[in-house]
Amino acid sequence: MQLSWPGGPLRGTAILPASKSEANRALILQALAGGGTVDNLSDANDTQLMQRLLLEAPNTDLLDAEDAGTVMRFLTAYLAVTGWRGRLTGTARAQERPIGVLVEALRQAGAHISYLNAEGYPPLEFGGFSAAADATEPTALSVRGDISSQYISALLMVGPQLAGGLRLTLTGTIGSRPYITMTAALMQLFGANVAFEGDVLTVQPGQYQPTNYTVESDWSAASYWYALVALSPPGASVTLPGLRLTPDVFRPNLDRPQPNSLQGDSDIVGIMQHFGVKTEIVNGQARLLQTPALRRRLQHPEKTPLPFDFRTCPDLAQTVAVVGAALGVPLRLTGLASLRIKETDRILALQTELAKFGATLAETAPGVFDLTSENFQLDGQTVETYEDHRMAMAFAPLAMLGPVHIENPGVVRKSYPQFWKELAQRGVVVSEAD
Ligand SMILES: O=C(O)C1=C[C@@H](OP(=O)(O)O)[C@@H](O)[C@H](O)C1
Ligand SMILES: C=C(OP(=O)(O)O)C(=O)O
Repeated sequence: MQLSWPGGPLRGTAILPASKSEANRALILQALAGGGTVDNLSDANDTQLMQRLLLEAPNTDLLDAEDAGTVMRFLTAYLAVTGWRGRLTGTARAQERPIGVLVEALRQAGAHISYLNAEGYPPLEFGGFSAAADATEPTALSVRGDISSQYISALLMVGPQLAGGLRLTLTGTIGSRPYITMTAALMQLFGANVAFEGDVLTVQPGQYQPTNYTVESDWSAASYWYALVALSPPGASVTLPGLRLTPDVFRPNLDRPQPNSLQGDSDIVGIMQHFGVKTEIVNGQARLLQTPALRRRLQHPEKTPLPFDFRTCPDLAQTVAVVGAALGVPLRLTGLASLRIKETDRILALQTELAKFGATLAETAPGVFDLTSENFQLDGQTVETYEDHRMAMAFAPLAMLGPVHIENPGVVRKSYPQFWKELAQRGVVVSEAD
């Protein structure tokens, strides 16, 4: 797919998908509660898939979580405690994404799960659940917090179903923490009692209550619009409905709106200030503005790299790396470890694709990635997307600077199926032809 920009500032309103992270939690909680409603579900494949598999589970012994990490991990815990018997599989890449930490913890809680292929990876075989129904003490589990927070969220959500509840101790450096607090917050909304103190999570046993929940727009998807505004010719302004922001924009010690969101990726508000994008609240909606003063500063970037740690918001890393490269701002990126086991090895994918534009992403010390791009060049290169929706969407904003080809653009269906249509409606020239 070829993308290009006819000129002038990017303007208008863009429709975001609803958050797949919120939706996929709310759908599991709804299933465990046995009622309630989840409104504003997106048409994203990850969300549609979760909804469909939850409905199918009682009537089948084979489920396919495709390439959806949340579906694979959350369903594993759900299917285990509901005593399901059958096989859960996924795409070839899903079979390379580890699940051993979660399976081991569920086995200790009483689940019968075995590996059909490689130890520690899907596909999985479920053979029922046999925990003592009269336990009074919480099931005490210790799990690593440094591989994927999805294991922890999965365990937490089934915690109230365990006879004595759950006491979960997290070890190692905890990654993606906001996703864990999102899980705890949604569980509370559905009537559970969860405490998160230090590295220990405690869940009381009990029954979830049928609840009505409306899913917020997706902040990870919003990040691509921030990138588009950052790279647009001067004067860009884009409104993004459905994001939660508190109205007290101009608190004395804050020069930016405080997102009041369950999503850690709302951190994009602060990050993008560094790239000349300011967020305002207008009629309760987020409005992104390219600010001339900040923009001017970017034309003479400091030689010392701007540091960003993505440990709490890994899904923003690709967006930020591409914007930094395109604007010639040197960056020091840390907290990227989990990127290696996502839809693709995102570090390798970024290194390979950024190199095509003359930018370098090099590991200069263990876990420290320096991005330099003194001679960023855009002349119609083709970006490979590695079956990763975020590779496609993170590189698309380069179209504001010149024509760019995106290979396999259909990958966006995972989280933002309308992305290309939304770009076209805002004036990006989107052509299917090569
Ligand atoms: O719980 C969630 O909804 C998610 C957690 C994160 O994964 P990790 O915890 O594996 O970093 C994130 O990257 C993913 O897109 C969604
Ligand atoms: C990592 C992602 O998804 P998941 O782990 O749910 O497949 C993502 O959407 O960037």
